[in-house]
Amino acid sequence: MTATDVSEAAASAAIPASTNVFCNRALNLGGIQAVGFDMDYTLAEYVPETFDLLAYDGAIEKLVNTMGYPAAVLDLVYDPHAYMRGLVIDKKRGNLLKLDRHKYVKVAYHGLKRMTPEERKAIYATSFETAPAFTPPDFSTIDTAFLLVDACLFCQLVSYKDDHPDEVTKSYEQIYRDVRRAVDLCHCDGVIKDAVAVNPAKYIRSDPALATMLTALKQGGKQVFIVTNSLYDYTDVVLRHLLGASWLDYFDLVVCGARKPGFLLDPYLPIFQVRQDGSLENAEIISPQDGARLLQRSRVFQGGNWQHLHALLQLASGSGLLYVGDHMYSDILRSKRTLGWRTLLIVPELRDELLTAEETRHLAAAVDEAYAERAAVEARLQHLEIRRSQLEIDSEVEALLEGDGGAAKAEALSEEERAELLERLGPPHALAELDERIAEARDQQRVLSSALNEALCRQHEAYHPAWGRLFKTGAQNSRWAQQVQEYACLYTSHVTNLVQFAPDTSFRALSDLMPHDRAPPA
Ligand SMILES: Nc1nc2c(ncn2[C@@H]2O[C@H](COP(=O)(O)O)[C@@H](O)[C@H]2O)c(=O)[nH]1
Ligand SMILES: [Mg+2]
Repeated sequence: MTATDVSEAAASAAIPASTNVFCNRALNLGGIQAVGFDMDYTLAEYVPETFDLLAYDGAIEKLVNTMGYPAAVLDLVYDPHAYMRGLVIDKKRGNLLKLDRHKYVKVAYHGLKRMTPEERKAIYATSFETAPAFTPPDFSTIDTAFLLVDACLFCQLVSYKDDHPDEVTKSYEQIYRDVRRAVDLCHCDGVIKDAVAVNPAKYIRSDPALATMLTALKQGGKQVFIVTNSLYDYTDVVLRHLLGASWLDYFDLVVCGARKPGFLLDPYLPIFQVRQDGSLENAEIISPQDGARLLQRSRVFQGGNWQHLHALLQLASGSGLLYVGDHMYSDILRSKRTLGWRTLLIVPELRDELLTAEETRHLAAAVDEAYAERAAVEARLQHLEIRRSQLEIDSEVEALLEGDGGAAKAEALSEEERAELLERLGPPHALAELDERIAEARDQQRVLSSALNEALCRQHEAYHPAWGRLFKTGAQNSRWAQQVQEYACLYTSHVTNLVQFAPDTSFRALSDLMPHDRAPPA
């Protein structure tokens, strides 16, 4: 089969945007030897209404029963749609922030209370030198859907503390640490995983296209593997639900308990082979030959690092590997930056984002119109202001011509020069008239700016009442959007969208546009 140009493939198959695969950096699937998958929130899409509650309720129970929080905290209610990935937690101040691509804070909440622009700017829009970097340890980014529970609980407890300062005396930062610890424990002590094991269908969305997609990749000559932080017993629960009892047959290699991002960074992490009975055996993998020998015994490993993986896959270079994951930092940023792996980011939110864009075209048109109207007034204002400064200069010349020594200056001008100057100067009231027109234009500019803001707010609220569009802040790309652009070679709403593309597809990036590329021709 010859390489398929994805733009042609997409056009001919009329792939809807909500299931398309988008390309930031050109990628030829034909040159990819191994395709690897993260499991949780990549192969397995969880149902937030049920799955998140396991962590939320479990964490609340720990906060009240073992961490000293008041019993009233048990009455808090989880809202699975209140927060979104890409938001940043300011642990010390008890705030949640949405940043644009310049790290300018565009939306901020203190606990559950939206901050006014004045409050927000007083903290975050200070000088360049004092502006926060929004990095750990004081800040934490919601890089994965698992952390939405932390965000919700943290904001609720911050508000609870503000309303009941005598009941919760801990600092916001300590509250954050307690929430993190409580949720973390739920991932380890069975509160989440035992419940999923009992009834996986309640927590994990089934997708019949998954088996088709994995089979197509294998038939297309790819090695197909998993690197997940989940341990083998839980991986077995999830994949048995998604792919049936013979799920292992879909993969050439499975690495569980990978401890990403450590797996991608630390060359000393040891690897173990998981025997058929689930017990672990130390594995020595130095060369590809070691990898081939071990793979004959079992395809399942635990721990290790990328060097083991490359040896097991007989991979000469990281650029022959495509890794598909949901975690912006652990799956995408680190693997691309450190190892040169090619990356596909799973963004389930993209589906709704695109559908809302479709449904709210009229709001987008209103924003465009508001921009155009304001731009026209601003162009007029600029013209008037230039004219005014010109007139001011001319008035000075006029004063010179008429004042002391003016006669001498005037005499120095030729007849023609003098006539031309006087004509340019206009009537004596020209400056005052211009000032009036400038003031009028400034009023219009103010009115149109607030109309534009309202149009932008209406548009954003259609996506999310509190945080707006995931990929935008105002008219700028959000910090999240910028990270997607920078670190994900490809991105799509769901892993099985890959099924629409042949294994030798060439994904091509759209041409980059600078602002001057968008300017109308001179
Ligand atoms: N100990 C913790 N484990 C966590 C937490 N959040 C998620 N997880 C677990 O990680 C894996 C994710 O697997 P992957 O396939 O996406 O690599 C899964 O088992 C989660 O339960 C946490 O806060 N603490
Ligand atoms: Mg994951």
